[in-house]
Amino acid sequence: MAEDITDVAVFGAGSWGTTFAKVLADAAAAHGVQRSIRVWGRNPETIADINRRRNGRYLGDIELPEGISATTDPSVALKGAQLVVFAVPAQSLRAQLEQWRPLIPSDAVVMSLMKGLEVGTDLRMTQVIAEVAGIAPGRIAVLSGPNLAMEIARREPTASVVACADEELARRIARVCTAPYFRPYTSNDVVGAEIGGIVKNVIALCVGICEGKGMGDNTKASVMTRGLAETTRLAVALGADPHTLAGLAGLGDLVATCASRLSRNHTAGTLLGQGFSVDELGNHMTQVAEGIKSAPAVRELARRVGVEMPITEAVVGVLAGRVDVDQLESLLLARELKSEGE
Ligand SMILES: NC(=O)C1=CN([C@@H]2O[C@H](COP(=O)(O)OP(=O)(O)OC[C@H]3O[C@@H](n4cnc5c(N)ncnc54)[C@H](O)[C@@H]3O)[C@@H](O)[C@H]2O)C=CC1
Ligand SMILES: O=C(CO)COP(=O)(O)O
Repeated sequence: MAEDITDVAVFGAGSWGTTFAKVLADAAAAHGVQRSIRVWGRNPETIADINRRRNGRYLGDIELPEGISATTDPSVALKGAQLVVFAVPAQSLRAQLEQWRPLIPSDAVVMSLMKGLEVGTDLRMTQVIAEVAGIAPGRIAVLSGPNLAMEIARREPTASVVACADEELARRIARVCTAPYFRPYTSNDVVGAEIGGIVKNVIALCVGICEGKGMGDNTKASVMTRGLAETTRLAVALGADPHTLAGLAGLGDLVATCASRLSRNHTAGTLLGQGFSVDELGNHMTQVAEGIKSAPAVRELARRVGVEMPITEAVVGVLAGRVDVDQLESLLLARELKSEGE
């Protein structure tokens, strides 16, 4: 089927927004179609750099393909856009979107690349988009999976999931971002795809803490597996299909994030495990680690729907300074014995 989306706006000129713009441009070149991809960012230096086909701050010396332009003006990015992609830090989306809302073409479809839960409302990013921009859920998709930006920017093979309540729209978007190294599957399970991406950041913080404390692979595998169990419990309680959590947007992303030194959440956890405080993290890393802000919101959401999430509870305790990283082990192991399936 011929591609019908030829005009795309990408909001967020950080590592993932820029890399996804590159995926879209590489996909267009591979399919032999013309596509205009306009990246919006707030930092004029980064925007000028992208217009010189680099994003040195986030992607080092990787060259960007033709077909991508960048602007600090949201009206320029949005004019004529058929697909609008959001890749800004989760906690900044609402305020930004309130400004962008009147400029979004009424027939555009939108997609979130973000993996965070809004503090204060416990809303997923697609819910924030629906609420603030007044867009129907059938026009809002989410992309999630084991998608470390730097590896994708280097064109290393990756799979992902485009989820939308209207799976035909998910298929349309998946065609647009299918590049020789990027294979998106489709799903109609938006809740499962988003919860998988949000909670794996919290679990990666815990795995990082274990690593920072010098613990080995048994410990990390145990945290990952039980982390997936609590992620699945929450997702199912919110209406997700458990199979989604066993797939790319659940297990796949959890493995990538918990194993990779490229992950900011894993890195933040490792620093905490080494004894640095939350306030000190900013001295060591500048990029967003969504799990730090989202963890308390995940805990609130879980409590509200009556789901037990002991790893998330423990991570929230560490982040709030109530639990010392040295107490984490006994906290998690001293829980009442129960069946693995519970
Ligand atoms: N980097 C990755 O490998 C992946 C990231 N994601 C998700 O994508 C989202 C964006 O992450 P990254 O691009 O990695 O972050 P980043 O830290 O690389 O870049 C964030 C961008 O947002 C801008 N920004 C910061 N505060 C802002 C604000 N208040 N308003 C508007 N823009 C602001 C920054 O200037 C920067 O351009 C996050 O939700 C993250 O979880 C998802 C998959 C992969
Ligand atoms: O979501 C990601 C990989 O899929 C990126 O993880 P970090 O945000 O921890 O770097």
